[in-house]
Amino acid sequence: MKLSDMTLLKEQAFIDGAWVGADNGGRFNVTNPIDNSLVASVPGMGAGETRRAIDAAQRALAAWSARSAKHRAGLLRKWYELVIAHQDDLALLMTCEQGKPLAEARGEVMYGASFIEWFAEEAKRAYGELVPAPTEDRRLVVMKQPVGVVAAITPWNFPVAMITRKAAPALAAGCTMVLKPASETPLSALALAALAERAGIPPGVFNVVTAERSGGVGEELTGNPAVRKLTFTGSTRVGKQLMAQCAGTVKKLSLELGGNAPFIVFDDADIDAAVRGAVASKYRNAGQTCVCANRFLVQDGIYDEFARRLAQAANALKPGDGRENGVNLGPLIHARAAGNTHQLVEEAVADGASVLAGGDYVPGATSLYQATVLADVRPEMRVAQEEIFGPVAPLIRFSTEEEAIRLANDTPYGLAAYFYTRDLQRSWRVSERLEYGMVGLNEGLISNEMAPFGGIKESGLGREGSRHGLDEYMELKYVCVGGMA
Ligand SMILES: NC(=O)C1=CN([C@@H]2O[C@H](COP(=O)(O)OP(=O)(O)OC[C@H]3O[C@@H](n4cnc5c(N)ncnc54)[C@H](OP(=O)(O)O)[C@@H]3O)[C@@H](O)[C@H]2O)C=CC1
Ligand SMILES: O=C(O)[C@H](O)CS(=O)(=O)O
Repeated sequence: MKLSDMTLLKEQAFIDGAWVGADNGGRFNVTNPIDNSLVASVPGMGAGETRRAIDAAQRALAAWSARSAKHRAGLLRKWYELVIAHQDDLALLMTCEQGKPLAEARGEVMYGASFIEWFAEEAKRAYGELVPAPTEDRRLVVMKQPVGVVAAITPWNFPVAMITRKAAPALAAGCTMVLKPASETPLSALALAALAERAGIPPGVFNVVTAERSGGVGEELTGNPAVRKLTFTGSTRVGKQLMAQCAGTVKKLSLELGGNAPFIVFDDADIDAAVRGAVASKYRNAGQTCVCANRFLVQDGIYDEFARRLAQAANALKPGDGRENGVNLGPLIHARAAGNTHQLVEEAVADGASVLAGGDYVPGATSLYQATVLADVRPEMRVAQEEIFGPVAPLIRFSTEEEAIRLANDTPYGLAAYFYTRDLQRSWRVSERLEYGMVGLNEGLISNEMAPFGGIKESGLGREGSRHGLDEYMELKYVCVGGMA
């Protein structure tokens, strides 16, 4: 892999402003999902290194939180400008360790940078309150103060944006952070740390510990009392486990977990817009996003035409190595993920579903899976019940609006939902009745730094981005000033 700035390829972890290895010298490999080739190796750390990173974050906290919001905003702005300046290198690192096509990777770098830009601005708007007192002899003041040391654990599917969506508000609020990125994609995290260092963010404020699942890093991050908040993005299964581990020290939590997004197409929908939105939502990142359309609920009158057009669009996608021009469907994160996807497809077909597009691996590559459309899927099939995390679009037919809403809400998840209609009253009715944190009405791409991202039910706690995102890293302190008669 040839970067313009090879110093961004970091093979050491970043603790207290130093690039360091694991205490026992252990390392693990980072491989390219398209061919399993070796990209780099990074330290395999454990509880000891994690404890040192937490201690460093604790030591840095007082000075960092004492700086003015404007000072912190200035450093975040410099970090943002450096991320933009190194967009191509960050994108190539991402494609090599995660697999997404370069154009998508560049888009994610810009999306990730937007959170740093946004919270550099929001840092200066962490307003407190002066509350009218019930008696003349008092003054009631409400301050906003940083939570303290924050632990962050992030997934492999958005190796830049899921980190900046947490680090930017945390640092803006005056918190310090210890990050454990996914073991599949540590290079993007380490490059971000290198750019934060160049921006002048002081030692100990932003630390990156690299590790594989075992080794005690998670236990230390969730059990150490110096850590006052955990922010996690990943599967609901792991989120529940981490939530339980944090209970012992009553940590503040932000959890962005799994989803099972319904994509509802009513008879009166603009079908061209619905197909465009379906492709954008379903096949982005090869279907490996928590807000991907996971099941398509299509009304009787438009079902056949929508199915035909979606299959046509799916067949037009070009799977391959994300580094190649024209490729717009990259590999899944590993062959095991492609295997899980294929198993869901085979089960559905064996149970009566029919393949309108794709339905198999791409010949010659164990992690590449064809853009797939399945018709005649029934809601009880596993492909409609589980988060696919692959490029498969199951189509489920419905007759009435009431049935569509019932089917859409019939899941433990509540992250994102989408629906297409041109009926004004239906737009309000359905938006209000969908049990989700986010709804796309006639839109398949809803994520941006200005809107509150997050879910309800078993899709998580809290919101990221928007004017709400900073409060996740702040505590309210009420000061009652007496003797003022
Ligand atoms: N709501 C949202 O915004 C998002 C939700 N997700 C969900 O995550 C899943 C796919 O991502 P995936 O990365 O596989 O999710 P995982 O939950 O398996 O992993 C996410 C992160 O958690 C770490 N982790 C896993 N187990 C533990 C543990 N016991 N203690 C500490 N850390 C742990 C992983 O480390 P390691 O790499 O070492 O295993 C990784 O860094 C899907 O369900 C998807 O929907 C993903 C992205 C965004
Ligand atoms: O991890 C994810 O799936 C992201 O949160 C989805 S998005 O923010 O890129 O839409």
